[in-house]
Amino acid sequence: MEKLASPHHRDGAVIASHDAVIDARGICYAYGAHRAVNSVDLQVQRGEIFALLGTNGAGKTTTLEILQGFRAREAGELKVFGTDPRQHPGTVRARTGVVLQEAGFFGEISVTATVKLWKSLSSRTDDVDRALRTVGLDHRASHTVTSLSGGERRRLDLALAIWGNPELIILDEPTTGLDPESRRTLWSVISDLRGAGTTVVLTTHYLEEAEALADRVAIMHGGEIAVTGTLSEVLASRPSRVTVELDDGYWPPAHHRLPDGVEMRRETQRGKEVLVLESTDQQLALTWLMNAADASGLRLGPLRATPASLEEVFLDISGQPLN
Ligand SMILES: Nc1ncnc2c1ncn2[C@@H]1O[C@H](COP(=O)(O)OP(=O)(O)OP(=O)(O)O)[C@@H](O)[C@H]1O
Repeated sequence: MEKLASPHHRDGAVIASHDAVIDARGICYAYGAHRAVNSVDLQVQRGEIFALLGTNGAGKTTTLEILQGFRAREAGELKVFGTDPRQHPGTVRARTGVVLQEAGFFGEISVTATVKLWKSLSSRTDDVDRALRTVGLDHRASHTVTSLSGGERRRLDLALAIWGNPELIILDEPTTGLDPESRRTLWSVISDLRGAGTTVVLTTHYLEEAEALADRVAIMHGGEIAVTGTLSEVLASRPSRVTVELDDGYWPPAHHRLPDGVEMRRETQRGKEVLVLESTDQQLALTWLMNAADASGLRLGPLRATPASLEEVFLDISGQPLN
């Protein structure tokens, strides 16, 4: 069997493989003078969950609209299932299910009637009961849409998006505004989709959503993709931290010169003085620390090595917290 090329470089840059469902290069879009999407590259591989993270106005929705062919890009190359969605919109839409930020339902008809209405409009075929079961809404089938909770309405959105088992599902903020329990229910539906081989692209304001679901993430800021890769690749793009408790507050003496690329500071954490080393090269920081302690005849106290959190990466890029 042919072995597929890995979609990733070690530095997180993506090599497009022949299994890319979405391959966007240098996508640009402006609303008048406002450049909302600036030279965006995005490759999404078949069967993965890809999360696009960003603060309000980062350009996520505009990017999704371009990917679906709803909005004409001003520059760049785009292939979805190997075709340009602007030139062959029908081909792409037949294979794609979409959940928009705000779905417009008729409130006074039942859940089943809503899905049946969708059935009559869709080019794909499916079974109403299956669609409702998949999203865990079968027990609400006879209820009106207005009687559903926010989480149940999002599940109804999802039931329409998964209608006919599309290969690609695009979800614009599928869980915004939901309580933690409803969010978790939707996460489990979304991860089941991946289990069935569906490719999922979603936008989110919730870091924990990206952490819980995504195989790969991209952080968007000011219309650009600031960083992309697997979660560990993205976290490795920022310094990790080694923290060690110190009995001797004067250690290390000045002659233990720090290597380039390692930063050191002292902090008081829970009443204890600690030394904090930060570096993208954790091994370099640890080796220096061990050697310096050995040379001083010092036994180090409790030590902790932690990668940057997604929140820190995000803050570093955007200068503001995500939510
Ligand atoms: N129809 C429009 N006309 C003018 N400007 C727009 C329009 N739609 C979006 N914008 C602007 O373009 C930028 C990107 O918007 P977009 O909706 O793509 O961001 P987003 O990351 O999806 O934000 P959010 O998380 O709030 O949905 C924002 O500055 C927004 O104000």
